Amino acid sequence: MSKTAMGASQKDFESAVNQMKLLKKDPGNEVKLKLYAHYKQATEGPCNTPKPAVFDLINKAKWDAWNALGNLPKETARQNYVDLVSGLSSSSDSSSQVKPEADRKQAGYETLVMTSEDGITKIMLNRPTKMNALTTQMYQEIMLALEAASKDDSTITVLTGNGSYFSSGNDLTNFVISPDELEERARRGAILLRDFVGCFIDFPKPLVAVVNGPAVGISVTILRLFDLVYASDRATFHTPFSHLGQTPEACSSYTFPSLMGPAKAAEMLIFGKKLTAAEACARGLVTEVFPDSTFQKEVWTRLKAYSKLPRNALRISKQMIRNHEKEKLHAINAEESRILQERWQSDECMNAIMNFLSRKAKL
Ligand SMILES: CCCC/C=C/CC(=O)SCCNC(=O)CCNC(=O)[C@H](O)C(C)(C)COP(=O)(O)OP(=O)(O)OC[C@H]1O[C@@H](n2cnc3c(N)ncnc32)[C@H](O)[C@@H]1OP(=O)(O)O
Repeated sequence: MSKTAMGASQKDFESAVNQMKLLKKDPGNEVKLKLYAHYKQATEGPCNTPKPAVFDLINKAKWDAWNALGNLPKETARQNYVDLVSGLSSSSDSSSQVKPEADRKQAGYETLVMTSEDGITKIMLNRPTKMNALTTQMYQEIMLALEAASKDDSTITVLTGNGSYFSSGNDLTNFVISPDELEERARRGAILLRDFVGCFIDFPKPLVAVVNGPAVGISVTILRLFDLVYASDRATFHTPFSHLGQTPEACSSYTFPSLMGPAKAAEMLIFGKKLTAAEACARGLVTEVFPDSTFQKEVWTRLKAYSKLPRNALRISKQMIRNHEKEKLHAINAEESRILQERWQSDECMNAIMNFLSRKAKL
């Protein structure tokens, strides 16, 4: 849809509204909120309704998005809406042709960049403007990427982040849902979490985390399931579960106490103490810390040398180290996921998410 000097016409706008109804792929909560806000602004002007109650999560998120547009002129909102829909339609057109499964696994990642060279498969989290917060789609794509990496001919698999963060953990907008959806979404979330963590427990090759910046939540707890964790000295390690009304995941309720002792684990997992990279290294969670200025160069030089070692020997040694605990880890993972399913439906958790979304709380 082309722009005119006057912006989108009413006809362009109406046609975009109709196009939205035909969209086959769910564009995700973030985009839906933006569309809603611009639609309301284009049709009614600045937000003019009372702020919904704090527990009315979905209407509160919609209201916030509309209210955030302030006095944006109706014409600009109309144009923005048309542009947003046009972007969505073209991306869904190109993905509507069914591609062979193998192709999709190689090239079809929307939230990751996956590359393979010098015997190393690199999976890079790629939502730098959102600090690589993990959406449902991202968990699913990481599982697909791990599955592909486990079968390719690389020796080592690396997970890292694009931009300033390794990852800010679970994307809290995953929780922007209406109260009547809560139970079902919590159930599905628990299955997703169990399957996601299960992929790391079972991953058959050496797995390396290149922690390029701060890590929060599940992007910290999952690290104990990696074989090497290299961190920039800019990285921090933060597990603010209690602040969020939540509980530990990724087997950390077992792996952290066994790694650093129950007292140090409690400081992180119960009280949410944020560690520096040096502290995380002293507690055994990180293998080695590098100065940020030389981090990428030093780490990749090291990994390229390791990737030339005999592939099968590396894989078998990894499995020998990990196999003792596998069954136990799967049982712990299932139990942690079950407990979180309950937590996600609690008022404590709801309030914490609302506080973040309304920008009252930041870690
Ligand atoms: C189904 C499996 C479930 C597994 C469960 C796992 C549990 C966890 O992982 S708990 C950890 C959850 N994470 C958080 O609580 C972090 C929340 N984020 C923050 O506190 C801050 O954003 C930050 C300290 C990470 C960074 O602060 P900074 O001031 O540098 O940047 P911001 O302006 O806040 O962020 C930029 C941009 O990114 C969005 N964003 C960042 N993190 C998240 C997140 N976890 N969920 C959703 N969105 C996030 C932030 O809203 C900003 O977006 P806008 O530019 O659109 O405002």
